[in-house]
Amino acid sequence: MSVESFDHWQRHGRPLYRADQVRELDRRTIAAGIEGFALMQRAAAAAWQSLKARWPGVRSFSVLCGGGNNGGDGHVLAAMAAAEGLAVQRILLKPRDALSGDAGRAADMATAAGVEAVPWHSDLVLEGELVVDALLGTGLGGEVRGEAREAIEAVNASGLPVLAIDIPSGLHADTGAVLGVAVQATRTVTFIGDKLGLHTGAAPARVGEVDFRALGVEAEAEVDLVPAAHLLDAGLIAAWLPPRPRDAHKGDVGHALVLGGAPGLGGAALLAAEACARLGAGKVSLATAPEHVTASLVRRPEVMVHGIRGAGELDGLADRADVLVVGPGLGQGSWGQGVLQAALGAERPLVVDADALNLLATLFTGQRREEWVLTPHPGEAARLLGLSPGEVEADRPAAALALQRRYGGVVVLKGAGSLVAGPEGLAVCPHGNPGMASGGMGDALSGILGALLAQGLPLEAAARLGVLVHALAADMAVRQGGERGLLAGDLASCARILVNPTMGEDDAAATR
Ligand SMILES: NC(=O)C1=CN([C@@H]2O[C@H](COP(=O)(O)OP(=O)(O)OC[C@H]3O[C@@H](n4cnc5c(N)ncnc54)[C@H](O)[C@@H]3O)[C@@H](O)[C@H]2O)[C@@H](O)CC1
Ligand SMILES: Nc1ncnc2c1ncn2[C@@H]1O[C@H](COP(=O)(O)OP(=O)(O)O)[C@@H](O)[C@H]1O
Ligand SMILES: [K+]
Repeated sequence: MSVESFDHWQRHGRPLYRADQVRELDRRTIAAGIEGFALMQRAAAAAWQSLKARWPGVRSFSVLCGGGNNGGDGHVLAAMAAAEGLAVQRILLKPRDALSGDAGRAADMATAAGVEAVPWHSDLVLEGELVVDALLGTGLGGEVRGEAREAIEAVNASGLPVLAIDIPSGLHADTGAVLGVAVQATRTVTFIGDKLGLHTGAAPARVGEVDFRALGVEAEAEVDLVPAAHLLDAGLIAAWLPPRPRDAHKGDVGHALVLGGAPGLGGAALLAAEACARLGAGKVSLATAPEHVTASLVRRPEVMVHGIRGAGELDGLADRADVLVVGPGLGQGSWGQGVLQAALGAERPLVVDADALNLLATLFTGQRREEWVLTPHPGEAARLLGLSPGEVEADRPAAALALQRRYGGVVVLKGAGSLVAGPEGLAVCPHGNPGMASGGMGDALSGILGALLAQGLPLEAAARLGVLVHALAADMAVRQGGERGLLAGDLASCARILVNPTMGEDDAAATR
């Protein structure tokens, strides 16, 4: 991977950290002369600003304060809001004498400011128009225990909007998994370093809007600290897909071959081929069972459709393509096995999806290459790793990295907060929506990836960009028609707009 392309990624995408790395950022900041309590005050002030920005007319709220520094943030925020005339109630999980350091100092500050405090008990009614969750932050260790569990359940049962401080309590800052129970936030305001665990796994369903506040300390503190991941940013698109040269021809922009659609399984491969064509591959071929040829040609005459009764009829097709997409509708029977065997034998970059992944986990074990993108959903990932889907979901970043180590190349672990693991590390996609929980969405992704590879993008860049464009296209399609009923076939036209980022400017120039 070239230095230039690596720079693109550095410039596009917020760094994400694990809890231990955020603690290191805190430590470095404090070592550089900003006192811990001053940092807590900055955090609380940022949270208070975030609260007012999201709920401008609010007059009253409750703050649940845990026994650590996350609770400390809550005490200071309560004092700040009370000073501006709001009615604030603090609910304390720990008595004052159980608090130490900055958290104790914060509690004293709020008490001195006259902010009401009541100890947590299970019959407590949460007062006010919203709840601030300052129970557990990055210091959470293991499954949520004791009264914290009850308090989290009470927050969720209250039906009130929730501002989570730093991270919804109960969510693991590294993995995005729920440790037993977790707060359902409306907004999460997070400090100093954004956390990987706010963006994948159960997190997208828990965090609400994420409001990242660097607190003005990140620049120096981040030096030499390799982030755990980067958040995929829409700026990547223009960086990687500049307008085509005026004299471009179809031979310059690649030939992708989609292999799939065993007898009885036609649609998936066609969806992949269509997405591939819409994303700008110069030529798209589809090798599928003969029974699907007519329907494919009717739907997409631009695609060169070859009916094959088996891999023996591929007839050099794979050698004439620049990239192969294998898996959509492949099946695991003899047709699919033969076609996968042929694809693995071709010296071409591969996109491997669906049943091709299942075959890699069963009949074609031990495969490893550098020039492929594997796109498992959690079920397929579990088969490839010999784990259960639950084990994959419990630590998605670890699963994505383990797959990449074992199988080489680049691995896309799909699902809310899709992860891309490659030689440059992890990237996380913050876009996409539950409308994508519909058949065929993964097939569209594999076609998109094939198109980007055909156009010459390096493997890891293609994978990151493809995942991003796929999710952004789904978000665009949802803005037009809503989540329920979103179809994979709706994505291609939106994705096309996204991969032509200068189109708006060109249109404007043409009409001037
Ligand atoms: N100086 C700093 O280090 C700063 C820290 N900040 C805040 O401090 C937080 C981190 O503070 P801490 O390290 O004190 O940790 P936390 O406040 O996140 O958690 C520690 C508390 O949680 C309890 N706890 C841990 N695991 C539990 C479990 N499984 N079940 C029930 N209770 C559990 C502990 O007994 C302790 O009371 C950050 O998330 C952020 O909100 C901010 O104020 C910015 C500055
Ligand atoms: N709730 C969601 N939020 C974001 N993305 C989602 C969500 N549900 C599904 N997706 C995305 O949709 C695609 C589904 O792919 P996959 O499970 O392979 O479907 P199929 O096998 O039907 O093609 C993946 O890219 C996944 O990340
Ligand atoms: K919290």
